[in-house]
Amino acid sequence: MDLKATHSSTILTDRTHACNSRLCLPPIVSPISPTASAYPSSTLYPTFQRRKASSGMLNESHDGACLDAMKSSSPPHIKLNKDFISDLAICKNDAAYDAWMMKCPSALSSFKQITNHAKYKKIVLFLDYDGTLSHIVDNPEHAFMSNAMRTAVKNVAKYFSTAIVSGRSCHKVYKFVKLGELYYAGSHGMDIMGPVIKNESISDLPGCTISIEEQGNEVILFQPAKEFLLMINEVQSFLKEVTKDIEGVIVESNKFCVSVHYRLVDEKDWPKVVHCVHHVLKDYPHLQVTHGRRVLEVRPIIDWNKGKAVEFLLEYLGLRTSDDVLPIYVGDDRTDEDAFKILREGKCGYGILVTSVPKQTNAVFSLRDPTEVKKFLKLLVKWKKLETS
Ligand SMILES: O=P(O)(O)OC[C@H]1O[C@H](O[C@H]2O[C@H](CO)[C@@H](O)[C@H](O)[C@H]2O)[C@H](O)[C@@H](O)[C@@H]1O
Repeated sequence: MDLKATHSSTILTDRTHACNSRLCLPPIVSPISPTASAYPSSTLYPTFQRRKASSGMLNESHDGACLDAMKSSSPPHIKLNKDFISDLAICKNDAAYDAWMMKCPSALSSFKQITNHAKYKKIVLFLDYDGTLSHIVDNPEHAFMSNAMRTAVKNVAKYFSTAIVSGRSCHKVYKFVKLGELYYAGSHGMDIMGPVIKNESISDLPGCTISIEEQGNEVILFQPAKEFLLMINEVQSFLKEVTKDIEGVIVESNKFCVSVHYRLVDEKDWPKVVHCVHHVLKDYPHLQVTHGRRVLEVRPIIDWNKGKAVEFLLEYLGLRTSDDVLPIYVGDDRTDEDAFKILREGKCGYGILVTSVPKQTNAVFSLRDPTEVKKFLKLLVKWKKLETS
């Protein structure tokens, strides 16, 4: 990876506020390895997550609950066939979206409000990848980002500290984004890497190390689920094996998580997918399943998620306790809700949900699709240029 502390380093080194609060790391469910106890528990994050059913209890009712979640998160596709869709259906959808937008207005039409609030503040941008910077496609390997989007992200990172926060592994998402000046929080925040802030001591951040990446540049590395790596690799092999006869299943490795995609699986076979995943996981009480967009994500049960990754990066940048910082998080997925929630509850920033259908969310604003995300990023640059000219 070519993670250089280039453009953004001027901003990143501009630390006006010291970190007052110490960063708290995720307590592990139980000591499964000698290194687990290296992570201190904290009063800020006192609880760890537990799998809903206890170990060995992943039975049929569990399969059913999981299936219901899959169905409810996968509204039937509206085929773009003029003969098929009635104008009435379109109007109905638009009306529902318009009504929802009253609660979660467009970040484009509310741009003035956002920038009024951002005046004299440092914006820190957190961008999800799939469905936010790239359109959702059938094959996860083909979720390329357009050059225009890459330019928009590159430009915005010249003015604001910018991080990509993704369910994909850090390495994989970097291969799509290809911008060395950004921070990357892969594996749902469990695989953090980015430019080293010069003069910055990382000794206040337990578990954070400096490493040399492929191109020979120094990077910070924070991997709170490191001790799960072997387990995750093992589970991935089992998942591949047990699902190999289900047409359409893609098992994708994301370093500290495994994604089991069912986008291309016939709906009648979804119960088989669920059953296979639960069958494998019954022997792994330290792993859990979460739901994404037509994907089941297998990940360690630790108190760490995209929201925690946002807090970690703000702390690393020396901005966590600042009053003059405005974090903005743009994402489309259920896993992004953890970050939206942190910002909403802390009243310290804005979550922007990317969606073209009404959804329950902790985000404050919305954008319809990656095209609107690009517009928003361009507007931010334009505004910042005017503000500083
Ligand atoms: O946090 P994200 O960056 O949004 O990553 C979440 C998952 O995204 C990818 O899957 C999703 O996008 C695919 C490509 O468009 C699509 O085929 C799939 O159905 C979606 O779920 C990625 O492949 C997963 O590994 C990520 O966890």
